[in-house]
Amino acid sequence: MTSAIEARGLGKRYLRRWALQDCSFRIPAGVVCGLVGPNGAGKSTLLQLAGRISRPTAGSLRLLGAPAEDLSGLARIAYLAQDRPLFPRFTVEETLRLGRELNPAWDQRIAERIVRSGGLDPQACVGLLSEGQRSRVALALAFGKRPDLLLLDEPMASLDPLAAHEIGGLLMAEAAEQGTTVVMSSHQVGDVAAMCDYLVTLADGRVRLAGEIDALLSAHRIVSGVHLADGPPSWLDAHTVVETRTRGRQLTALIRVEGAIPADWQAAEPDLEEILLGCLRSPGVPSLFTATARIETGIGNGTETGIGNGIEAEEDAA
Ligand SMILES: Nc1ncnc2c1ncn2[C@@H]1O[C@H](COP(=O)(O)OP(=O)(O)OP(=O)(O)O)[C@@H](O)[C@H]1O
Repeated sequence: MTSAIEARGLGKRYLRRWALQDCSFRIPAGVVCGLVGPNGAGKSTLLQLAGRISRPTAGSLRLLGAPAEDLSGLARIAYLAQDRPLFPRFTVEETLRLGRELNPAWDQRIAERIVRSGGLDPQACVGLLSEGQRSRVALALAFGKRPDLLLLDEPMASLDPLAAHEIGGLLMAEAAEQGTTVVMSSHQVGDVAAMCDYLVTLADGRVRLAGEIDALLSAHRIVSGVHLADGPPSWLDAHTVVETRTRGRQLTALIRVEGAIPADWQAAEPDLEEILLGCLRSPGVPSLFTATARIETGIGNGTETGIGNGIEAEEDAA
């Protein structure tokens, strides 16, 4: 399996604070990966490291099979920063011309299509555009580069719903037709569920969930049933319990299935939002990696568990 991103013990410290710590994971080539987590979790920091805007304080990072320090592959990676840095005095047309002159694989057709479908005047000055319009120009630059790895920091944040839908469609089409790997941070779980097939969740600078969204979903169940005794039922001990809720005699739990579920309990597959919220509300629950996301390093993310392809649970790898 080819990796688009491979992090081993990756860390980034700003002054005394670690924005990312002990991150070890893999994102396979060709996926559309959502990067999610609370404010300050380290999403932009990770994208900046992958975009070669900053350097790691610890660990190593490989991009498209080469060490991140190797700048020869720069043309294969496009990074869209959260603040959309563009030359404000350039017109839209001049901005695209700059993209064309700087990038050997430049695709004028796709860049123009993105700009045109937003109704932008090619002669408009970038500095006078609205935030959403500037986002569109920045996206046109990123797509026009025709990268193998597209790193997008909250690409939909300032786009109207119609524009977000159009750009989302373009993202998925690029990934499908060109094999482009897309890594996009987002706070919109609906966008991630609709567009992404892979997920990396960060919290407090560490990876909490990583892998194919389908596999992460099917590893979990929401179980509910009547429970009369104090405390959770003993059968739950066979599973990793993410969180529980009791209402009267009804107990509901989000679990990672590791054993049998009694027939008199209802079990349903949760949606992505339920897993994310449960995982983020329960920082003590081990991180979860699917087989394709997991990297053996000897440096861990604290306690971890794995799913798929013979990956076994691992305790305290740190
Ligand atoms: N240049 C910097 N100097 C100092 N601290 C920084 C810098 N950039 C980020 N940080 C800190 O690193 C941590 C992670 O920030 P980061 O921007 O990566 O989070 P994020 O997940 O992208 O958040 P958000 O969802 O709010 O955009 C935060 O505590 C932040 O204050």
